[in-house]
Amino acid sequence: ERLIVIQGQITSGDTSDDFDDLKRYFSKTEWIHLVKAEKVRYRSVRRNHLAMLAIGLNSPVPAFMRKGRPQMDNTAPLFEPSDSEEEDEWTPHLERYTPGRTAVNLKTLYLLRYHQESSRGSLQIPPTDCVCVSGLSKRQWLERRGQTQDLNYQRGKNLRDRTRVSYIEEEEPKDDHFLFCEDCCDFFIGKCELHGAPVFIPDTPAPQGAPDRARLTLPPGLEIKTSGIPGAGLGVFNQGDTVAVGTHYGPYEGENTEKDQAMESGYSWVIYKNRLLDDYIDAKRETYSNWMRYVNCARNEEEQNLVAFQYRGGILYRCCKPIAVGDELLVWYGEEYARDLGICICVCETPEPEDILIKNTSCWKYSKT
Ligand SMILES: C[S@@+](CC[C@H](N)C(=O)[O-])C[C@H]1O[C@@H](n2cnc3c(N)ncnc32)[C@H](O)[C@@H]1O
Repeated sequence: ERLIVIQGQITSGDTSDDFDDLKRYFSKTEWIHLVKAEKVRYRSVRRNHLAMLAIGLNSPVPAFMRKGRPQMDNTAPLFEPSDSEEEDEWTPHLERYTPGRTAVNLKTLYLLRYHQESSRGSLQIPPTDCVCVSGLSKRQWLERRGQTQDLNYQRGKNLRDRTRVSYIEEEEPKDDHFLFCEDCCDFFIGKCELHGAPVFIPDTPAPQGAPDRARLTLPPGLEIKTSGIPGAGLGVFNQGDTVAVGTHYGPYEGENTEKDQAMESGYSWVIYKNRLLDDYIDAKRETYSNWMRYVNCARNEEEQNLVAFQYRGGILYRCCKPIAVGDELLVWYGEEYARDLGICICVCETPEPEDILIKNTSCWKYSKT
């Protein structure tokens, strides 16, 4: 049993902002010498470290995060040699699925898992930003938690602060029990230490099987109308107050279906259950789904204002950019899935003749024809 905390976004590319929380660990010179792959890796290591601390595990501070560490000479890695699985998780091919904020989309999941299974011999992680992969058995995890609690006690913490002794085995946090604070760029369970409890916007209740049920479930302030994306059909728009970053919608509702059917549907998500099992949810039928089926796919990172992620066995959309009145809600499906659905996932400027060759290879532009 491995403890895997997942949450991340499959994006087509990084923006420098993705690395803002890393800059403080490096001098200017060090920073400009880091290549993107290194930044991605440092970010993953930092997140793993923070997530492990957050759940009470004893995680040594990674070398590059230590105050007063020696300056990097551009050859020495800032990681200590380690055979921990945590560091093994990163592989260059993951860079394409740049970790950021989310993702549990159907086809990318399969592609990535296939990739990993075939290259490593077993299923390891979903194609998401893997924040904490402790690699501990449940027994080890509980033992280490116990040690941490004892330490607190020795340091003279108030006895009232001590975790109550329970003879029922503690429930191990599951992969999808974590939420993400967009302000702290960190994961939390329950509520963020700094920003408090997350906001969840419930659906308007509507009976299963009602004609047009999906529309009826629309929360107040949202509206379904023709999408601003040419040819995308209907979409969901905000007609109320600005939706704040960190607002959660969902879960996504639909019918449980088989893999093959889900793969064919433009309304499906996969729900990761365990190494052997996935659930497939298809919102094709309006009578058995909710309004989230109408949310379209962003064409690029700039456009995306919602992040899809798995939480407690369901798919939620979290607002990652303020959604002003009149704005369309747009989630990122993941590159592969978007491509399979024939979605144009970049807005290309008219290329200069000499750029055509390069743009043709680097720009993901697909059409159904
Ligand atoms: C989950 S549905 C979204 C709601 C859909 N627009 C409708 O009217 O029912 C996904 C489908 O919407 C369309 N779609 C979503 N995002 C799109 C985009 N960026 N460009 C073109 N079509 C898109 C595709 O046909 C896709 O299969």
